[in-house]
Amino acid sequence: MNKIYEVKPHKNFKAEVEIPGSKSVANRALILSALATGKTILKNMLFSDDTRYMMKALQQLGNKIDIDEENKVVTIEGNQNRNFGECELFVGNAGTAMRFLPTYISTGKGKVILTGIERMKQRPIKDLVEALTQLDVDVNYMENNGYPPIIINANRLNGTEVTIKGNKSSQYLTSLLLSTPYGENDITINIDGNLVSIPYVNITLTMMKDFGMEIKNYNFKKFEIKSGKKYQGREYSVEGDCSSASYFFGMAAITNSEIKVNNVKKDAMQGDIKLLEVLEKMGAEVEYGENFVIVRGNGKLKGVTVDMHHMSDVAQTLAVVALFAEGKTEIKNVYNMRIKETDRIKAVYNELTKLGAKVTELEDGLIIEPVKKYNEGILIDTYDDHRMAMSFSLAGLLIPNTKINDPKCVSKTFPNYFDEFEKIYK
Ligand SMILES: O=C(O)C1=C[C@@H](OP(=O)(O)O)[C@@H](O)[C@H](O)C1
Ligand SMILES: C=C(OP(=O)(O)O)C(=O)O
Repeated sequence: MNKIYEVKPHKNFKAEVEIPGSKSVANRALILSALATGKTILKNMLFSDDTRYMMKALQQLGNKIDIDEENKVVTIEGNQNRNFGECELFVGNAGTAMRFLPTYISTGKGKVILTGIERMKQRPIKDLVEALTQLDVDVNYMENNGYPPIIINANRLNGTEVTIKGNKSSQYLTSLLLSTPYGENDITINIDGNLVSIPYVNITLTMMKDFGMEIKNYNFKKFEIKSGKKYQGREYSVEGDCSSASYFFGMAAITNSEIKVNNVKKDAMQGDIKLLEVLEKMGAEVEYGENFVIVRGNGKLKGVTVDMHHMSDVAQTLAVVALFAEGKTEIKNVYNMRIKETDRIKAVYNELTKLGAKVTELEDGLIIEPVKKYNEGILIDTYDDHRMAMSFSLAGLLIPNTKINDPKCVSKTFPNYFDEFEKIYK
């Protein structure tokens, strides 16, 4: 793929696209199957940077993984003894791998380093490290306090009670939930303060149940986990990625088009499916099928005010859609967008401003006021953030000569995004 992708303007079309498996579901499924008794066959698997890092890490940790990329199937043998020896795991910028693996590693024995790209080293991990320390895990920072890389001297998970903060990222809690059933003792997890991204914790709990594990949830304030029960290997189909689907939902809404988006469904586990409700409120039409969604735009969208605390991954999609609505859109309560692949609030502010929109950058959100005419021929910077590339591709459909810098950064979660995107011209 070229270093720059030039988007050709297009509207009033009818198209059909396929969404790959969900990164969040795939990387949870990998941890669950690595712990499970017996063999797990994962279908509709996603092959992208984030899942490849997770698979590679689990292979280095001793799991046997057979990869059949053509058929999107991965077969994994659970690893019951988890003697890891000494190794270093590199997970790029995959938050899910960096955060889910430490508790998994803590249930075994060995000396394991977890590291990633420079940006990963700026993404906090302190709340998880402090939680593991309370569970008697020997875990230390190797460079800067509070940030990866970390080193874990694992000698089984011996603690019994932990209090964790969940206001920066839900991935720390998910990490504990997925692997604490393999502690030596029963474990109680207390939540200190507010939890962000709760729908992701729900995905975790649902998937734990799918693999045979029920735990006690006291209204997301406290969880009780019994030791001794095992996940069961099984056949499992990875749900389609609703965050990846959001670009096509938004695209139909702004271009007065009809797009059938296959491999996503209304009752998906992923909270990001709820972006469809926001688009409906703005004026788009949504039709739900068995494993597809059809979105129709009708040329008249209205701006909205929306709290995206629990669906911040689709805030960038909405920010670009907002350019083409009537009236302003306010995206609220998404402070944690600043600690993702890039500072996403700043990145969106910069690029929308280059296009000529009136944008206000808030500490925890954005206000976007559309204008009658946008600047043409703008090169959009993507900050090594897949969601910048995918969401700003929508702008190019209505603003001539918009170009996307470094389009291949979509490989984090949706490597064939631009192939699917080009189906709209056929
Ligand atoms: O658990 C998960 O799979 C994820 C949780 C969210 O992160 P935070 O909990 O850090 O908001 C989300 O942004 C990320 O893309 C995936
Ligand atoms: C925030 C994201 O990823 P990560 O899993 O690295 O946190 C994302 O995919 O938008």
